[in-house]
Amino acid sequence: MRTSIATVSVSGTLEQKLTAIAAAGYDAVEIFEPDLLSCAASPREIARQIADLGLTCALYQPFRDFEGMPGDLRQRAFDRIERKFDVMAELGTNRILLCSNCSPHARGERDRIVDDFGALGERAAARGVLIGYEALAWGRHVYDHRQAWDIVKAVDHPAIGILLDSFHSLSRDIPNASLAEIDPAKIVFVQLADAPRLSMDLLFWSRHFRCMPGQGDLPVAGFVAELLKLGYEGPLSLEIFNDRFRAGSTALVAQDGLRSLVAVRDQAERLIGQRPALPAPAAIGGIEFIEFAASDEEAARLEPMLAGMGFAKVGRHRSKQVDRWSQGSINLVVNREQRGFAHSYDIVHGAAICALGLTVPSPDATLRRARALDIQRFDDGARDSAVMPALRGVGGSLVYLMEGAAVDRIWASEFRALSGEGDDAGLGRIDHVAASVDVDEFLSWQLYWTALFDVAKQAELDIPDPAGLVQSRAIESADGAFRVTMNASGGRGTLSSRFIGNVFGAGFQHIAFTTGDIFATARALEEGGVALLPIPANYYDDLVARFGIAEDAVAEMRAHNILFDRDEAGNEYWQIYTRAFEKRFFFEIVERRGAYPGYGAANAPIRLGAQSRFRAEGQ
Ligand SMILES: O=C(O)c1ccc(O)c(O)c1
Ligand SMILES: [Mg+2]
Repeated sequence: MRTSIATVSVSGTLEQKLTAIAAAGYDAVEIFEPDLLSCAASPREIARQIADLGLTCALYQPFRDFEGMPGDLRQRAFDRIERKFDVMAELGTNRILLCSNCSPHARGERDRIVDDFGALGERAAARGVLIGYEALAWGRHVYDHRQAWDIVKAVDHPAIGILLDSFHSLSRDIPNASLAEIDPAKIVFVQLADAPRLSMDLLFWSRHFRCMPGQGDLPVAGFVAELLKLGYEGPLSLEIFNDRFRAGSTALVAQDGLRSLVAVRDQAERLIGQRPALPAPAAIGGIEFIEFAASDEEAARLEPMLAGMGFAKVGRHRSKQVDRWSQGSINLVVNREQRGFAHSYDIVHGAAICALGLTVPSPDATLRRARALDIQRFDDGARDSAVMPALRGVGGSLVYLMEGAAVDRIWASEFRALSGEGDDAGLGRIDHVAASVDVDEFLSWQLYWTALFDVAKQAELDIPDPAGLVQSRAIESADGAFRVTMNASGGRGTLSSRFIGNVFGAGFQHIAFTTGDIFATARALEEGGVALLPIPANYYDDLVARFGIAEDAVAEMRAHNILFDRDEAGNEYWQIYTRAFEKRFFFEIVERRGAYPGYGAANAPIRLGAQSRFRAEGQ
């Protein structure tokens, strides 16, 4: 696959953009005209830079308001495009994007448009140029790739072809199957962009909210699948107009873009049963362990909290200051080593969740997929890296990969059993983990999970925190064995942002465990001396009103600070939260009754409000 990206997709000066695009590993770039016009270097100098960076210039774009112009305006359009052919010769590209006319002067008669393109074809051929006609979704007369294809077919000139852009087609719900009508030899170029489903004006949606394939809601993989079926072999190029990307890290956005291209191509190959080049997205069996980095002092304060929650210290690493705490099928690892990764993590962040251990069918295959997606492997040469390979994950934490079948063997070979006993609090398994990330990296971390693993993103939610809205999205495996929520906020005072500020960076902020009996677990935690998050009385008055729960039942819930939700189908979600450990991370206990699918979003503002009352203490 040849990969390309339009310069408008990333931030920076044109020189910075090209450098980052080359560093990310793309084959080619589309030069977006405003980037060239605002640049001090001549087109020849830009061409030299492109070549020096090992890139090629795949396309110059856009040329506007050409077809169907009356009178003088028609001649002006022809004169204008000749000047662009001159620029293209200097830039070293023979392809130009011509987007459908938006001018109020434009005439829509098909014959007239076909004649204009016939004449343009002669001029373009004389200059060795190929024209790619793109139907802008908001074009005045041509706004659908089926119209553009009808015109290109009628023009029937070797220099006139079609340019497909997934955003324009998918934003108008044009069926992907319609691409099957197009002669692949006539496809001059393909641009890809996704977008979240928003109901707004098409132009505004396109200019501000596009995102990388897989980061939005449009069926971009199906679009690519149709092109592969056709036998299209030209480049796939990203053209992403996005306010955040334009202001964000040039390198990060460029890297994410290439990752999204690799992933969407793989997904498309799988859709049409073509032999995929990459190992399949890994099916996560579960979170086998969660590792905490802590100094001796921090661990001495954390351990009573774990014990109070019913965990027992059941293992000690054979050669390291690392303990294993268990309850139900949950494993928590507390790493107090004075060297190595966890120690570095503790120095930077303080006591923190520094790694997740995931079971996958084949760690080797997952590593190969990660390499293709440019997800970094972590290998410090230590024994851990050989026993369990690790990848860099959210906020520089690690994701260890373990083969499901090898888990017992690994525990037994690495840890000596201790006869630790705990006052079991009824916790069963890890329900989910929640990360707080920088708002500029919100989409990036979603792409990380969805590109590498067999997981799907759920609808994005806006959760009101007293200090601002928090964007939240869950990513889940189909069977619920793996669930992670990503949270980010532009408000500097929200819990999510305070976490990032207080612990010097993104990371996992809370862990939710399951219980089969929320009341018994709440009592066990209280007896264990674990401070629960106090929930206000107003919340419980509302529960009576909303769900018609009896007053005495609600009084019992209130006594234990239990939160409650029930969905339309009658499935229930019962929750309690611990106070945070040293204003860093906290725990949630959940009881799902029936197949409750979410995370108690209705309760999140209550919880955030309760947590914000401890804000003065810096939580
Ligand atoms: O928003 C625009 O004007 C615009 C320009 C060029 C494109 O290729 C496109 O898809 C949109
Ligand atoms: Mg386009």
